[in-house]
Amino acid sequence: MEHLGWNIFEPRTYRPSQLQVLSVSSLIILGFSVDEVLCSLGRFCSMLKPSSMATLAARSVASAGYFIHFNHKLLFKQFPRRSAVPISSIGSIHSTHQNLKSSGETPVPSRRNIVEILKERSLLESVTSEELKSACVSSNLKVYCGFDPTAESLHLGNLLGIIVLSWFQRCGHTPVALIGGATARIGDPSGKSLERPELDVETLERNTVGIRETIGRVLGNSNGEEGGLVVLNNYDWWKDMRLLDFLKRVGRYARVGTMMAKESVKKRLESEQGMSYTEFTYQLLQGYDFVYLFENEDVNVQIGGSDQWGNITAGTDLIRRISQAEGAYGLTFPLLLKSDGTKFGKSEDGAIWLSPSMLSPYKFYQYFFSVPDADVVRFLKILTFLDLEVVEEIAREMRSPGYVPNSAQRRLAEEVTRFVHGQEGLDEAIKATEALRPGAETALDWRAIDAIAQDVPSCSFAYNEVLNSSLVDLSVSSGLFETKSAARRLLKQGGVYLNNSRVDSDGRKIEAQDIIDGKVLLLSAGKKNKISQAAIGSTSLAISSLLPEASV
Ligand SMILES: Nc1ncnc2c1ncn2[C@@H]1O[C@H](COP(=O)(O)OP(=O)(O)OP(=O)(O)O)[C@@H](O)[C@H]1O
Ligand SMILES: N[C@@H](Cc1ccc(O)cc1)C(=O)O
Repeated sequence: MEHLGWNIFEPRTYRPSQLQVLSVSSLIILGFSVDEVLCSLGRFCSMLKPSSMATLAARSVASAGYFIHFNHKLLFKQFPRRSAVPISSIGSIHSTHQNLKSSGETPVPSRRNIVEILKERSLLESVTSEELKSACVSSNLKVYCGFDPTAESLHLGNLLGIIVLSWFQRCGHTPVALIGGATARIGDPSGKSLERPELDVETLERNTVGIRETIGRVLGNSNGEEGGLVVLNNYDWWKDMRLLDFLKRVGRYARVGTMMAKESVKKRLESEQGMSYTEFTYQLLQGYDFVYLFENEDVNVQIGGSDQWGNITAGTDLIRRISQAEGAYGLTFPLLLKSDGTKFGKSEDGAIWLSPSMLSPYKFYQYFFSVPDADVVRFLKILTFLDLEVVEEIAREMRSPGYVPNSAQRRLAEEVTRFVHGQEGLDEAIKATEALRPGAETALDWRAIDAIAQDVPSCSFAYNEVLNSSLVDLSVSSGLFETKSAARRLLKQGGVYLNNSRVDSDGRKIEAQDIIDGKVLLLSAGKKNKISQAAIGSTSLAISSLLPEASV
């Protein structure tokens, strides 16, 4: 059977021994990138529902073609050697992230002008040269974005860099994520009014692990491998650089006047505190990173938020002077702002972290579910890969009289959560949302409650303390109500729920079957049953009653 060039074999019709299995790197030596192989698959996948794609996993690579297992079938596609692959035969790039794709994404024709795509999605602020527009169509670019490990997790503002890298990846280019193990020891003065506190080595290492994990999860592939993504750490080339080498190799080419004219320096010099020499050199470190990557890793584009312009142009300048070469480009995107004009960052309260250990997929989902109507279309354009026509359609629906409130937010929350946390994270978030909706008729299992226990007020009791206790007593001892009379009052009004079922009698006792899987139960007060309000600070309360000591 032939599906857009992919042959499908039932398991019984192929013998694994027939495959000459090579590693992913051998495929690249043969001249293909994994993305290029998967992009052809993209056309096939776009016919399938996202849920079925969750099972898609690229497994083995053969010299003559590419094999993947899909829904217990083996798909095979033969690829000619790279020199013989006409660009047009390479279809759309398919996101390698869990190989998932949402149904509203139209496949991006390979080599589509990435600069145009970013522009139409409001993801383009400036480019260092207009030539980038032609270079991105005619050649395979290697594009890097740097992330200093100054926190354990990246945040929503940093997601823009990942999204732009992903757009490059979808257009057939190679993304490189650079972790600033060295630069984080200095601290980027860009956009900062005060010098950053110094971080100790253990913190930096812990942060590096967290950030690497997030980038690999979002831009890597379903096997947990990094696939076409390259991840580097600039500490690797800075740790052995001696001061005299630095002054000779980099300092000699840097003009102090140009360095002083950078926005990040000018602003700081005007301030009372001024700027340390260490911070002043930051632009040279980032600038030389680009030189190093250009010369050693064939990286030819650096991207970053608009506050990175000075550091990025320091790099393109140094490449012209040190490497005496053209063909290195910089591109910046606007900073993501809330509707009140403030920046999404990590210093403010309630940062939107990308790591599930800092912010659960449920809370992440809820954040997007609750964004104001004024922001939702802008976010759909910037933060999702939905076709712009689909976004336009959603915007039209929002203006129409029959619009169901929050439908646009729901779509936004689904798309962004799937991109960042994968289908599993999205499923977890939806399940938790349902479970936490008082009055919802969701069958609860202890895993769902356990997953949300960190997101709602929760407490622990010994199993025997819970079994046979009066619900009214428990709702007070757990802190859900201040007094028994308050509990009884709401109960009479039909506003108290046990495991999402309304409680009718104030004599109700907790029975063994109420303790889900012998471990947990969920109490809710009030029927604030709008999903958006089931967010952080909901009135639901998970109570565990694990034997012999409970803990949630
Ligand atoms: N809101 C944002 N929109 C787009 N890019 C951002 C945003 N916030 C940060 N970035 C990008 O991520 C890089 C790293 O962010 P950085 O650690 O310097 O600051 P931050 O996380 O915003 O911290 P803070 O909250 O302390 O200002 C920035 O230089 C910028 O390019
Ligand atoms: N300066 C960037 C991080 C970065 C570090 C090194 C680079 O080469 C590039 C970017 C930031 O503040 O997040």
